Amino acid sequence: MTRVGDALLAARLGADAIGLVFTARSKRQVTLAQAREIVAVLPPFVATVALFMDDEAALVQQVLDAVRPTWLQFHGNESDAWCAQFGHPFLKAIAMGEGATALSRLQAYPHASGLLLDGHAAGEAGGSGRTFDWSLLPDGLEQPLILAGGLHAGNVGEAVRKARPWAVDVASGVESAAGIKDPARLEAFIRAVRAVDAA
Ligand SMILES: O=C(O)c1ccccc1NCC(=O)[C@H](O)[C@H](O)COP(=O)(O)O
Repeated sequence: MTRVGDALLAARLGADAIGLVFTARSKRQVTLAQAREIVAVLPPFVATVALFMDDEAALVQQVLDAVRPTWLQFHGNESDAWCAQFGHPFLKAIAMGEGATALSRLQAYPHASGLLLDGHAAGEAGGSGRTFDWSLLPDGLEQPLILAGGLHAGNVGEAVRKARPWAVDVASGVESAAGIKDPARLEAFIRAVRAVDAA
């Protein structure tokens, strides 16, 4: 989320959480001031997730102090110990599509509250709009899985039925441009997720 109106709409439509990207590698990067403005207007019980990718610890701490997000989320090569140093709950994103390497990383984050399994496109940071093979997901992982990568209203039902994740995450599939949410796509996405829940 980069805009107050988009965040409020997502909350009204029933999103459990909204993401704020702080890494400079993103087309969706927000400033501390933008993030504070968004967080200030969110209704109760909508969680906020602060996203980073191989950033300096000082930036993470600055965001914790100024924005007070519910969760941190790390998208780079950060180790489990590095992510845990802040004493704040975190999610670790794993770029799928790297075969066995990605699968071995699923065991490497015992301190993470959950793992976000993301699509992967060479040279792109995140929010790539790429899916991955959902059948790659192993059974029996202890941590909750958040499914991401190339989801949209047209495929999220199938994705949830196949992967049975704890939650789903979306960026480009509900946007008209990077960081700009499309109200109709956002509504269709949340409806599609709810339709699977109800089935
Ligand atoms: O969205 C970004 O620009 C971004 C940049 C750097 C690191 C992570 C980023 N986003 C991470 C997300 O959690 C996205 O929602 C996720 O990659 C799914 O994106 P999409 O495939 O576009 O739905």
